[in-house]
Amino acid sequence: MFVKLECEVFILPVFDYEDIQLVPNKCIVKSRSEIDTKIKFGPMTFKIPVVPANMQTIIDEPLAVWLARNGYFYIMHRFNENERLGFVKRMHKEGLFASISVGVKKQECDFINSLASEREVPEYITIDIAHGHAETVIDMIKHIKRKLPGTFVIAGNVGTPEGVRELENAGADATKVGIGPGKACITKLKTGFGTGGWQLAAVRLCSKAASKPIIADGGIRYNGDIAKSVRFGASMCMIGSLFAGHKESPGEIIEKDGQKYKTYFGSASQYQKGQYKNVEGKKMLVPYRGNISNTLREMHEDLQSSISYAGGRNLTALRKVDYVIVKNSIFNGDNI
Ligand SMILES: NC(=O)C1=CN([C@@H]2O[C@H](COP(=O)(O)OP(=O)(O)OC[C@H]3O[C@@H](n4cnc5c(N)ncnc54)[C@H](OP(=O)(O)O)[C@@H]3O)[C@@H](O)[C@H]2O)C=CC1
Ligand SMILES: Nc1nc2c(ncn2[C@@H]2O[C@H](COP(=O)(O)O)[C@@H](O)[C@H]2O)c(=O)[nH]1
Repeated sequence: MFVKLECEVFILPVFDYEDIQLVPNKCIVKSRSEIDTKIKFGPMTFKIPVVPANMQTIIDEPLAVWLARNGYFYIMHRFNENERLGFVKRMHKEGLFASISVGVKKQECDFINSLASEREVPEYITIDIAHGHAETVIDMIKHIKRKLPGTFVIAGNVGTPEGVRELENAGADATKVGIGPGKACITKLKTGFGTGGWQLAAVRLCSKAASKPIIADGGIRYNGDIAKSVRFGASMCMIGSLFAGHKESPGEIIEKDGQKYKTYFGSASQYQKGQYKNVEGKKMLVPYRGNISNTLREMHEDLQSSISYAGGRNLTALRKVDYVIVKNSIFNGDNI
C-alpha cells in the first residue's frame, strides 16, 4: 500500500507495526545483560523508553510514585483537575520528579499561573489534546514557556510533519505522535481521520521532520513494537492497553466466567466524560496480568534482546538497522 502526499512526485510507503520486521546484524555482546536500554528524555534518564499512557484507567498517584522511585518515566493524567497542584507538591516533597498533563481551556492557563505563583515547577508538563495541531495548543505551549521556563513541555497529539514543526517552533520540547491508533480509540471510525493502520509510518514521517524528541503514542501491541518505534525515530513510547491489566492499574477488577479482567476506557469515552458528547473512545475489558513490575522487567529484557539482534549495546543501534515490509504476514499463520 502507498500513499500519495500533496503532489504526484512523493509516494511514501505506508505500514504499521505488524507489517515490519527488523533485519538482524552480527551480535557483539556475550550476554544480553551487558546491554543498556536507558534513554535520556528531557532533564532525566529512564530505564526504558516507555511511558504508561496518561489515562485514568492506566495511572494514578501511587503508581506514579512507584514509577518515579524505580527509574521509569510517568505522566499523570489531567482528569482530577483540582488535585494537580497538591500532586506536584507531594512528589517534590518526596524528592521525586513531577510530570503532569494539562488541556487548553481557559482554566488551564489559570492553573499554570497558580503553579508559577506557588513556585511549584513540574519537571514535565504534557499538553494532552486529541487534535494537537491547533492554535490553542500553540498558545498553551507559549504560555507555559513564559510562566514556567524550566519545565520540559511535551505537546500533542499530532500525526503530520507540519504538526510536529509548528509545535516545536512554538517552543515544545517534544511532540507526541498518534491520532487514532489506540486500542480504546474510535476516532478513526467516527471521523475517518488519523494514523490508525499506519501509525508506524506516521512516526517515521514525523521523526524525519522533528528536531526534538518524539513520543510514539498508541498502537503498541507487543514488546517488539517498542524496538520498531525506536527504529523509526521515537525516543519514547506511550502505551495504554498493555498496561491496563495490572494489579496497580486504577481500573476496576471484574470477574467473568472465572477469569479476572480490568476495565480500560478511552479518555474521550462517555465513561471519562460522564456524558455521550463528542465521544471518540470506548470501554473494554483486558485480562488481569498481575504486578506491573513483571511487565516492565519483561519489556526491559525483550528490548535488550532487540538491541542484541541490532548488533549493538544500546538504543542507538536500533536506529540504523535495515527493515523489510512484510504486509501483515509476520505471524506466519500463527496465533498468539
Ligand atoms: N490520541 C488520540 O487519537 C486521541 C486522544 N484523545 C484523548 O481524549 C482526551 C480528550 O481530548 P479532547 O477532546 O481534545 O480534550 P478536551 O475535551 O479537553 O478538549 C480540549 C479543547 O479542544 C476542543 N476540541 C477537541 N477536539 C477538537 C477538534 N477535533 N477540533 C476542534 N476543537 C476540538 C474542545 O472543545 P469542544 O469539545 O467544544 O470541541 C476543547 O475546547 C485527551 O486525553 C486526548 O488525549 C481523544 C481523541 C483522540
Ligand atoms: N481516539 C482516542 N484515543 C485515545 C482515547 N483515549 C486515549 N487515547 C489514545 O490511546 C493511547 C493508548 O493507546 P494503546 O493502543 O496503547 O491502548 C493513549 O495514549 C491516547 O493517545 C480515546 O478516547 N480516543
